[in-house]
Amino acid sequence: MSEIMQVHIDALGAEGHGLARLPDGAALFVAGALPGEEVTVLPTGDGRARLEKILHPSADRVDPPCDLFGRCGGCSVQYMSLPLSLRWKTDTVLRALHGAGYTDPIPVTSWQGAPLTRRRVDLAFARTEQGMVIGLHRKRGEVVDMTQCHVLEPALFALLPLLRPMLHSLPAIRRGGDLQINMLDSGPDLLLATDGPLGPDDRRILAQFAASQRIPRISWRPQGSHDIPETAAQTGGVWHEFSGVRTAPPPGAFLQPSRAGEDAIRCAILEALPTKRLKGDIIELYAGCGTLSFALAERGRVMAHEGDAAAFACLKQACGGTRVQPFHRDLNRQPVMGAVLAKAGAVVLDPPHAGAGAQLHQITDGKPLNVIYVSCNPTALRRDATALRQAGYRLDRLTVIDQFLWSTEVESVCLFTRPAPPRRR
Ligand SMILES: C[S@@+](CC[C@H](N)C(=O)[O-])C[C@H]1O[C@@H](n2cnc3c(N)ncnc32)[C@H](O)[C@@H]1O
Repeated sequence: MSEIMQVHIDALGAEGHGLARLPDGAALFVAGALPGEEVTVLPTGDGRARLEKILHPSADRVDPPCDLFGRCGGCSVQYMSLPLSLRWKTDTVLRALHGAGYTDPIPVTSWQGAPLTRRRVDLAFARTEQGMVIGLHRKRGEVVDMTQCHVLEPALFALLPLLRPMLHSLPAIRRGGDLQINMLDSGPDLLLATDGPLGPDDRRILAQFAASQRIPRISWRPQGSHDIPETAAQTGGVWHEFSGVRTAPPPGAFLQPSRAGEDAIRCAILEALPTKRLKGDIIELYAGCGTLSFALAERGRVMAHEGDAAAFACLKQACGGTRVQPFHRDLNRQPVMGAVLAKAGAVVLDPPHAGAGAQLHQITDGKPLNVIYVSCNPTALRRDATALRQAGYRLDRLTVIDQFLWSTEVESVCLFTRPAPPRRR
């Protein structure tokens, strides 16, 4: 049977858990502990231990600002100072790149967002005897009512007290459902999913709510379905600008979580692009609704590829009169081929969490001179960066972006370059 023991915390692991080294060299992960701390723990097996007591706290330990911390299913490291959080996330990305074989020092820039700036959220709601509760999706299913939040934009959070009674009055909700909210330039865009069918009374209630709260659109689909949502209420146009270009995002569109984070990613990409005139087009992969495409178009012609039909339709509609040419393409099944990529001035890719898969093989085949890789997953980055290094790419610069405050999520923008082949005489 395990006994309580005293350990020193040396570092943080990828999940934000404190890492202690036992006398035999084995690693012990302690949730809630910070580097430099002396703590007592109870080992629970699998190399993990429960934090019992903090004997000497770190200077980077802070009081979690939110009363719901540890319960709502959101923030996991609010006891960690924000400067430490940024150092830890930067180290996590650097470790992934070291693991890929990039061990030489490179210029690293780190950027961190501010609290109260998150403009999109995916919520769950549940009918209870006390009324409707709205909160985050939790692993065990129950919903903790989000009575405060230090992450969401105040205008988004202010919708919750209005939504509770409205949702409670909807006959379409038996036990619960899901609600995605995107704060677009045109106002909040709501995508509702309920566990019962939407009837005329529901539509009337939603229309009244949209009109009274100036919500341009509320869309609906059955809970658990991936069908194209139908419009349940519409009071005005739905639009959002990317780099001054007006787009019409579909319900539940992918958006970077904060405006400032989106700008930081855009700036990091533009800074990574060669300052000299590009010799070929910019090939953009995983373009979404055009978040980055129109900024890239300031530097050249952009061939923007996106696999999701609704996002592609949004991108296509916005491209008129710009230097962006959109392509609808599933890049796993039908990657852009190496021979095409070889002629690109730069390839910019922002793949989903799993990484670039089959598309990456074509990049390493085609060997374009400049590859700018936007990653939201250090594990996938490590794998894809390994393939790039093996194909002869150098890692020139890195920007680490922390826009998911107090969570383990981290994004990064890497510039990989390949020496130009010698000119033939
Ligand atoms: C991380 S998002 C980035 C979107 C955009 N660059 C942005 O910043 O808003 C990844 C994008 O890849 C698209 N995607 C996912 N799998 C894909 C695939 N197999 N082929 C093409 N696009 C895909 C998603 O629809 C999504 O728009």
